[in-house]
Amino acid sequence: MTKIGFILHYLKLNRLSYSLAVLFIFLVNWLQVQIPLYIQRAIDLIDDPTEAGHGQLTHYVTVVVLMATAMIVVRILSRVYAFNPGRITEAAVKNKLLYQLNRLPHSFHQGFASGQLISVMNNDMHGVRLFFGVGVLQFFNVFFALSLTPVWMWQISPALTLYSVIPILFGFVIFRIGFKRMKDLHREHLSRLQSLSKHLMNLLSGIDLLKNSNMSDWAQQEVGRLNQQLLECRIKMARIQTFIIPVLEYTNNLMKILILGLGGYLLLQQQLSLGEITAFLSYSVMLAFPLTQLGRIATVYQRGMVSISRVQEILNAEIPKTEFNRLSPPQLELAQQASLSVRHLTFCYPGSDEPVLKDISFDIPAGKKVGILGGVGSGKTTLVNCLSHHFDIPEGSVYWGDIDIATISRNDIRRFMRTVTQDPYLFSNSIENNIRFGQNHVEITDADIDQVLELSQFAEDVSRFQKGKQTVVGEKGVMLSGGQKQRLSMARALLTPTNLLILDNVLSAVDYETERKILKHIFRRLGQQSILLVSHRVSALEYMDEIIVLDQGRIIAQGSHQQLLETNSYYQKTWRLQQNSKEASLA
Ligand SMILES: Nc1ncnc2c1ncn2[C@@H]1O[C@H](COP(=O)(O)OP(=O)(O)OP(=O)(O)O)[C@@H](O)[C@H]1O
Repeated sequence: MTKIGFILHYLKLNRLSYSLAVLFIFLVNWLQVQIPLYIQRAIDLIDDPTEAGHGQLTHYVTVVVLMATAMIVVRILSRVYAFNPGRITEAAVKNKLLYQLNRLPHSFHQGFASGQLISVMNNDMHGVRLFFGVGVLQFFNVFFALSLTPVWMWQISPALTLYSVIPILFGFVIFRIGFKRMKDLHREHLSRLQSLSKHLMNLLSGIDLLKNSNMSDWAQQEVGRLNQQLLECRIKMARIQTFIIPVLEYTNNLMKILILGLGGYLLLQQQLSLGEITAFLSYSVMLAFPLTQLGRIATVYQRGMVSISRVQEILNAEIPKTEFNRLSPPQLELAQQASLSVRHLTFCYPGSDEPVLKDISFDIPAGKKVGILGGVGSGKTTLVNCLSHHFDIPEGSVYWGDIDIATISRNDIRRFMRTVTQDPYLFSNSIENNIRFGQNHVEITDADIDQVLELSQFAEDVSRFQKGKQTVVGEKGVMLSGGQKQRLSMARALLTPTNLLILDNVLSAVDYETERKILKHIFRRLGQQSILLVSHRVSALEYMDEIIVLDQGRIIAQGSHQQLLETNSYYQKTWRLQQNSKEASLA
């Protein structure tokens, strides 16, 4: 969608509110220019001693009071109808952004840091709200004020109006120069906010490391440097704003001087009445507000345009077509009985020609337990991310039954397989909510929660916490040990059944005995479900139906524990070394 398309779309979305807002803004401005007309007539009647004159004067005063009261009501209504669309648009765009972010592939997130996204969600969305709310209100206010007021002035004295316009033109020239300069500064301002947010996010995520490694001074300097750049940019903007606003005010004062001088002359010449001069001055006062508002409108407009561009960077990013390729109900039904097959999978990370996975082929039949063993950097996590279609994989390399998973929506594929990653992510919420997270669509009882806590060997730890399952685990689970985090994340994964459970090194932080117990419980529950267990520990893989040995992205051996012990030297060596350290740890 183009920027104009975006603006028109949201203007259209709020068309009723905007139509009413424009109507009320017009009425406010119309009432505003009418009032001086009646004041003028009233002043010109002050000297009239007749009864009819008195009657007229009372009538004019009453009209002015009624109009002023009506203006208050109409102004309130105009603000209500003009501000609400800004808020409605902000909420709608935020929802759209979240929808889009949920569907964009991993490659998009690699180029767009979380700090930048947060800046878009806060700073840019604020810009969007101002643009569609206060921006629209001020635009029409200024438009009607600047177009109606001179017409009413013209009706009193065309000559005086023409002279009054000269300072306004001067003000417009100054405004135009400042406007051009501000445009670049707004762009710079938002990009500086983004990089500050990105850096802060990075530093705050590692705040413990910064403190423990005595890196606080370095972090402060880094943030200080970015803050200084932001400050300099803001000072430049403020300089222009503080220059433009007084110039526009000065323009208005110049206009009043002209009116008083020239108007006084015309009064002496009896070409204008005292009432007319008073009305004319009132109009010049009325022009002061829209003139000074021009600077504000420019700021809201420019900031809004830059913010819309940034929001569109996300909204216009292409969601892979496969995300819209959903399985039909019969296909979903059929897929329940399917299993996973990998066929000659070769994978390179974007921007690299060097394959990290080379010609990988294997099957995980329903109800089977398959293990993956491999050294550090051998490609285990990459393989897991390819199987769950977290990474973009070549078509024809991973199948669920006869469905090529590279060609269908990731949402559909994740109905059949669940991955638990090696870095468990926990929310700053209670233990129970961390387990229930994302499962609102199914009924989950307390007994289910207790059962998965038992299965993941976490129940005993939880019973020791003062608030049990309601213990809040802190940001990213900061209150829990590494092993507890892993077991909580396992409990979450076990809550509802799935066809294929992929566990990527998820028990590395628990001891051998706990790991054995957890796996034993999981295996007992499997039934027709299959499991892919990635581990550095041969002891964890011992009970697998089949074990795949990975080395530098290739499968170098495949078989049962016993077969590999007999045939593969790497497996034998790893087994022996781990047996020794296991005995040492138990001793
Ligand atoms: N996002 C990435 N971009 C480029 N290369 C990557 C990326 N992630 C991993 N790699 C590279 O891919 C190779 C395999 O990494 P991978 O994380 O799959 O190994 P692993 O077997 O899971 O290792 P570990 O046991 O340490 O977790 C490594 O050489 C790594 O540097």
